[in-house]
Amino acid sequence: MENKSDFGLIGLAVMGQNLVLNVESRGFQVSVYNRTGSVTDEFVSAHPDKKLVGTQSLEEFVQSLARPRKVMIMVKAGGPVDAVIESLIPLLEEGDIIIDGGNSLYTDTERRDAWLEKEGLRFIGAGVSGGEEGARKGPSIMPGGPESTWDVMKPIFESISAKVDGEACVTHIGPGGAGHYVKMIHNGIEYGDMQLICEAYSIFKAAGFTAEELAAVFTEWNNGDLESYLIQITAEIFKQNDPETGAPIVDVILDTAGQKGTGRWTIMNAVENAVVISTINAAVEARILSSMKEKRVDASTQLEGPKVELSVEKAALVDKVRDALYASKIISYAQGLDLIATTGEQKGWNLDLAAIAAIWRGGCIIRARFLNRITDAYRNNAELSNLMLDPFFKDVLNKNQQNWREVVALAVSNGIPVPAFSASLGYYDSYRNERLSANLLQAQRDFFGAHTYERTDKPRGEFFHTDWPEVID
Ligand SMILES: NC(=O)C1=CN([C@@H]2O[C@H](COP(=O)(O)OP(=O)(O)OC[C@H]3O[C@@H](n4cnc5c(N)ncnc54)[C@H](OP(=O)(O)O)[C@@H]3O)[C@@H](O)[C@H]2O)C=CC1
Ligand SMILES: O=C(CO)[C@H](O)[C@H](O)COP(=O)(O)O
Repeated sequence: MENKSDFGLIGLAVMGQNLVLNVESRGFQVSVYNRTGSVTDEFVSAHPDKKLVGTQSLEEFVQSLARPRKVMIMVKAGGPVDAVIESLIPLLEEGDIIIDGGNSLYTDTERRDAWLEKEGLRFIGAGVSGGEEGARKGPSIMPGGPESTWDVMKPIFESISAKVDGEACVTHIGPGGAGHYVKMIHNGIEYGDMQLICEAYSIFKAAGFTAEELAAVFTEWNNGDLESYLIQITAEIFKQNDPETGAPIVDVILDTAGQKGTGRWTIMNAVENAVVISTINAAVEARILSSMKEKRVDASTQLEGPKVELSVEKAALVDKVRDALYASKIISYAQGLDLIATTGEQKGWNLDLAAIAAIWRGGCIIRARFLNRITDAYRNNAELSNLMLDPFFKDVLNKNQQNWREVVALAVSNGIPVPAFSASLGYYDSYRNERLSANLLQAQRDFFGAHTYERTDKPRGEFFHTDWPEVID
């Protein structure tokens, strides 16, 4: 080999292959390695005109790289990442950099960060979003790790990332696991967006919309406030017919959703931090319920619901559902960003919410027009306590809330499950209520456990107890 490569990547599945082609297209020579060697051979020979160096052993791979070596791991999250790192450690030299670009759990990234530091190696845990197309043309990248290591990686990451208004969709998120943490919440928000779209679809389905009509609705929405990658691909999905049956493909796809774990990790983290992310929670649970196909089929013959009667005119329904979707989406982002802010503060990560929203504007699965507004909201007020209270979003919520209620009421009265729409509205109504029913809850706690309560007519922080009567069973 004449020249050493600028960059190396391990793991040539869909993300790895496309990232390699992206990096190479920016003028870098890239060495590649995959556990199954035939994949490497096929990949390199499929691109004879590219500056790629295929290697069949990790020794050969490491030796092919210029120092400090920059090795990106793009393998299945979990054990495989540890296995690859384990094998790399004896081969790398002080100051070399390992980048884990997979969907690793951020606490694993924190552990690996400490482990590699002891080994004299540098480590970046980077969330990468955009799927196959994003990886190839420009993903959104969320790197975490030491600032000094980021400085070394910055030119490559900036050149391969998506660009919006001339700004690269990558920023140094923070130390240690901060990058993978933000990617995890990005995925939680992705779950929320997808579920909300599916709920809009289920209402339209019940109202008798054809796939063609659905394609038209989503295409129209993609020209307005809801413009986003997920709305765009949804419109395309409705246009696609199944070659076998000729039916719309969406009608022949089984209604059981898969999930790889990032959504579940998000809600576990929210519970640990006492942050409400009810929209994302509903989205994760909706996937779980969808996967219980046999139980649902059985229950469908036993549990009754109302007769479906959606008497709303189609055009009016489209407007109402659009407003409900937009309002619910704002709530979902408000919750996700609240979780990021809370954890960031607790971890001392010094996270910049405006910068995070800005790098989600392009390349990633949740890219959307309204992320410009979110970026502005935090640029205008970095201390914003909740996205709902930003002047722009407050206006949208105030304007949309009536239609949002009508859509939830319509769905509930027709037995159409809308757990994410309802959870979002429940959050909105709880958050905006000056007085909730928790006074009664406190009385109950004090009744059975002498847990005490605060009083409306006394300063906060003073606790009282009532001698409740004994209850005779
Ligand atoms: N697919 C997507 O849209 C996105 C995926 N991601 C994340 O990026 C990472 C890569 O994703 P994707 O490209 O889909 O690939 P997969 O998650 O399907 O992983 C497959 C790759 O991992 C390798 N691998 C699995 N186990 C081991 C092991 N024990 N040792 C070494 N290599 C191993 C495989 O090698 P072999 O060929 O030998 O089996 C193959 O190269 C994952 O963490 C994923 O969650 C992030 C964003 C989007
Ligand atoms: O990270 C991603 C996009 O940002 C991946 O597409 C992820 O695999 C999607 O999650 P799931 O498989 O759980 O739906």
